[in-house]
Amino acid sequence: MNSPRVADRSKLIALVCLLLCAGFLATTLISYFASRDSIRASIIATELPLTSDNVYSEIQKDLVRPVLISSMMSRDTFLRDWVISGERDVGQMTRYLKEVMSHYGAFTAFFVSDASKTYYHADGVLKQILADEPRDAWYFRVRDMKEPYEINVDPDLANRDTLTIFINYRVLDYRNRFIGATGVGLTVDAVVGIIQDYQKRYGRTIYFVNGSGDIVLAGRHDEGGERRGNIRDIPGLREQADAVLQSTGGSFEYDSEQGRHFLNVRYIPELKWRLFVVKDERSAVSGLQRALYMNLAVCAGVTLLVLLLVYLTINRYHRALEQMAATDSLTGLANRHALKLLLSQAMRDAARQRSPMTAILIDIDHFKALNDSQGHAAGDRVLRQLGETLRGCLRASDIACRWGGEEFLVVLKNTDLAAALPLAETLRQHIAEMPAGAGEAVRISAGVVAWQAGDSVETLVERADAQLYRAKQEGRDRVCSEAVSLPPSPPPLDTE
Ligand SMILES: Nc1nc2c(ncn2[C@@H]2O[C@H](COP(=O)(O)OP(=O)(O)OP(=O)(O)O)[C@@H](O)[C@H]2O)c(=O)[nH]1
Repeated sequence: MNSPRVADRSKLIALVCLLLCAGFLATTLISYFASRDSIRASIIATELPLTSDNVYSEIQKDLVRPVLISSMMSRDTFLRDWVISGERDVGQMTRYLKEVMSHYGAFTAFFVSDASKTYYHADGVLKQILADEPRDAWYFRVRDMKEPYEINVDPDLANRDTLTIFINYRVLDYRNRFIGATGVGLTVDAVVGIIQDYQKRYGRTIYFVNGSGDIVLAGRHDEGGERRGNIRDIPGLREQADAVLQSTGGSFEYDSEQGRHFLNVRYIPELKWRLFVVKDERSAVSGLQRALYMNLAVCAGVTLLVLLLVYLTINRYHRALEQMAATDSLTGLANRHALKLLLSQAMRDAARQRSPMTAILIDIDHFKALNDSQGHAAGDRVLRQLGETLRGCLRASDIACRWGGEEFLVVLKNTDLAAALPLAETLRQHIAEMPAGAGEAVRISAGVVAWQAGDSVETLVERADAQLYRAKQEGRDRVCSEAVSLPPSPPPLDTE
């Protein structure tokens, strides 16, 4: 089981970790979502409308101009006069159509007469229009329609069936009777190229949708194919299709498996189509997401570093505190509390190993007098010197502690009484040699006892104290043990 201190330390580290992670996560996510919202707002309010404006102005040039040319052709007096006067000179009509083509850069120019059902184009007569020919259905549709023109995407027979956008204008005589259809054509390839160019330039998906929601013109997908079909088939958009097709312009959002899409719609009255400009949120925020992952990685790194520093700092202070709690600050020896723990352990080891152990309780003689005559600071100095002397005379395995006041307890492991007594005597002599100041030698009395099985810390110290008391009684400056009492060995070491 973990000690309470280890549990406290783990709790503290977990708390720091939690606070750091929560703080970092909160700030990183708040800034990510704020940036994402501002990107979204900028896509909806600025980017897509701007793209739509740009595309629209180019469309004016590329698609609307042909509508105007066709409109002009339908009102052309030469063309109407030529039809009304019986379509006599085919060369005049072909010259006219050729002139329109070359002057305005159209892909094709045509006129179909209602009277003769002849299809004229720039190179001459192409064919006769037949009511039961499916490819001619467009003509009869135009003849019967109410609007002045339509835009139709069809293969062009005059140009090896190249897919072409035709602007089919109704031609009326001066009394508003239908006399034929005229207009120009653009290759779809050219228009798709234009869209492709827009897509590449603006990084968006662009396509045109007619009133029924059919995608009439589009660039290529990222996957390579052309976008086709109806907007009701686009996942996420189908639910809003009616609203989109009724609007003359506006912003829409829809979600699909690929994420969120922002759509700007603009109605182009000349074409009767709607321009769709779509931007995927995923592509817009991919840079932001990379930054988010980088931020999270940096935060994780900083968190780990801070936790490591906290762990090392706690450990250092913990060790220092433990040291302070176990050490006597004046002498640097173990204190009474630490001695009890160390001695208990030593007793268990001695009992298990059946090895001898002895304890020496040391007390400075007439220390009060020394304090009184030389001052408390001198007394402290003597206590410190005594501590150093003990450390110098003992083995690393022995235990020395300041038992209290001017009393010291020494525990000698693997040492019986016979070996301990001479050592105690040596200690007494070394202590007497310490420079105590004012020429006075420091004298000590000591009680030495052997540890006996069944001794507790208290009984062992009590027995040592009894011997110490005996040494004091017998005249101090001596070592007494339960078995023998050693008088100070002559000659005394003080230089008096
Ligand atoms: N300078 C100093 N004196 C201390 C310290 N701890 C205890 N003392 C003093 O040590 C003295 C011990 O005096 P006593 O118990 O009368 O013993 P003693 O004068 O040595 O007499 P005997 O032990 O009978 O030889 C007291 O005056 C305490 O104030 C300490 O940390 N520093």
